[in-house]
Amino acid sequence: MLAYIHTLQSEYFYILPTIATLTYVLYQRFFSPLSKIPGPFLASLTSWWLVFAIRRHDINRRMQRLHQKYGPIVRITPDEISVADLSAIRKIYSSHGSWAKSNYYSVFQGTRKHDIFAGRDVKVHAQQRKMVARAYAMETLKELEVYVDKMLNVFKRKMDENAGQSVDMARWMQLFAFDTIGEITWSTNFGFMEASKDDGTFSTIRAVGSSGSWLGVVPWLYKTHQFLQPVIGNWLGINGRHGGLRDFAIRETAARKNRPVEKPDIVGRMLDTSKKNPEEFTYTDVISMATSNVAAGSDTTAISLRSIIYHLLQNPETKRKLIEEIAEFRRKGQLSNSPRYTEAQKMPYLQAAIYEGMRVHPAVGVNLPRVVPPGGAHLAGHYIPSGTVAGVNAWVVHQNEEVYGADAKEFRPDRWLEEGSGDMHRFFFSFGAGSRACIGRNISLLEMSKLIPTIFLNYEVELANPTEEWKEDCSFFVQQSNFYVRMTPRSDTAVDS
Ligand code: HEM
Repeated sequence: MLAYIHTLQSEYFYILPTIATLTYVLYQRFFSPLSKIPGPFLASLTSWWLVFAIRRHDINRRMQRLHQKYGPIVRITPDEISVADLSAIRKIYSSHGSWAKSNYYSVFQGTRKHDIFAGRDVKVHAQQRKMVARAYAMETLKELEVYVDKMLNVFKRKMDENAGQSVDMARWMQLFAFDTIGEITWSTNFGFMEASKDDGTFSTIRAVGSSGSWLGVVPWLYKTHQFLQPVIGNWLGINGRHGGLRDFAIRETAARKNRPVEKPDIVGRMLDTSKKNPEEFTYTDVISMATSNVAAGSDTTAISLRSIIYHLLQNPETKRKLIEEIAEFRRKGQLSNSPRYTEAQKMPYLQAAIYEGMRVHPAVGVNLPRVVPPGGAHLAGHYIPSGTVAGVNAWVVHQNEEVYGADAKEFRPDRWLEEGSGDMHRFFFSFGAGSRACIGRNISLLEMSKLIPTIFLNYEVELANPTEEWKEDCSFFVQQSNFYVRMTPRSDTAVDS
């Protein structure tokens, strides 16, 4: 009898889990509300498929391949879809913002009460964003230009020192972007360009992005880790967000309180807001906002600058057109030696090259996930129940041939100058879209619109290794490396094309 019970027990040991697994697989494949959405088989069964895909550091390219294979809507976890359908994109990222950010962002927020980038409460976010909006508005930019000029001078001095030599442009764009965002935020910089190197901040931010990019898919793992951390110690790069950068923000914000500045910088404006609304926008919120500025506004700008310069150099005809435009504006006296933003905004080819550089290589390589609101939604011909996560990837949208033409894969700034470019702007996704679109967009356009003509006006620029391609690494941001140039100062900055 005992032996019979033992046999029965050991059979159940196998049978029950097998039945449970089969039931789960059958449910996900045939009965789940998302069962009709195509996608990789494993992705429909487990979120770990997406975790491992992201950990390969090429999710931007993989998403492009997935949509090519499966169409405008792809199931990428048992309860998450990736969307490339144009009308669905507008629905998900509407300006009234009823589609909240998903739990993916919780790992970036950690325990901070307010985080403008990662906060998921729609109302709290709207209130916080209103508080800081003025500091990023278009009319504020003219006050910030002086800070960009200061950093452009340092950049030029450093490039003159390296004249004719092979320069690591990937690295220099990062040094420039960090120092400039420091100036814009606190009217002081990190001193990275002066030192020609960073202090470890770059790799910390990269580790935060790299770890957060996959951990956000399984936020319960992050919570478990945080609970066990006192015993097991820290195993996650994401926890680096509390490190050096925030310490810098705390130190510089305190110093900034007593330091008069030439022009109002971002922290100065936020300290004023905090003084007027101490309950809604606390001193800690000022520090969080300043930290977010650096984390969200430096690598993104560096990546975009690299893309613009690299593609101009890879496509000599586009470089020639830009230099011709610069020369023409110089001849007409419409472009200063240190280009003004108002002048650069009037240069159509320059602006087209900036948008095209950002289109072919968006800085963010992961989907921007949102939660389907109560009542569900119809997306790309499918009913998607409330609570499902839906996201769009800029790398996918920007390849849409309906919007960007049959040559969408190519770098061709002229497309932005042709008639009917309205949809191209409407679906331009490098800055995200809707109520959570990038608040620093104008600031980055200010920086890029000044740096690009400064470079091509003052230097003859060429790729140091023209036969080599750069390398891409998607760790939330899609960083480039192996991008070296030779810059030779021009004797005549009237520019002969
Ligand atoms: C070319 C440069 C930039 C790119 C490509 C970029 C890209 C983005 C994207 C895609 C988002 C939306 C993220 C999402 O929906 O999850 C975003 C949000 C944000 N960006 Fe940028 N960004 C850039 C520059 C900047 C700069 C210079 C700053 C600060 C000065 C900044 C600050 C922010 C902040 C605070 C948010 C969160 C906004 C919110 O949720 O209300 N960004 N950015």
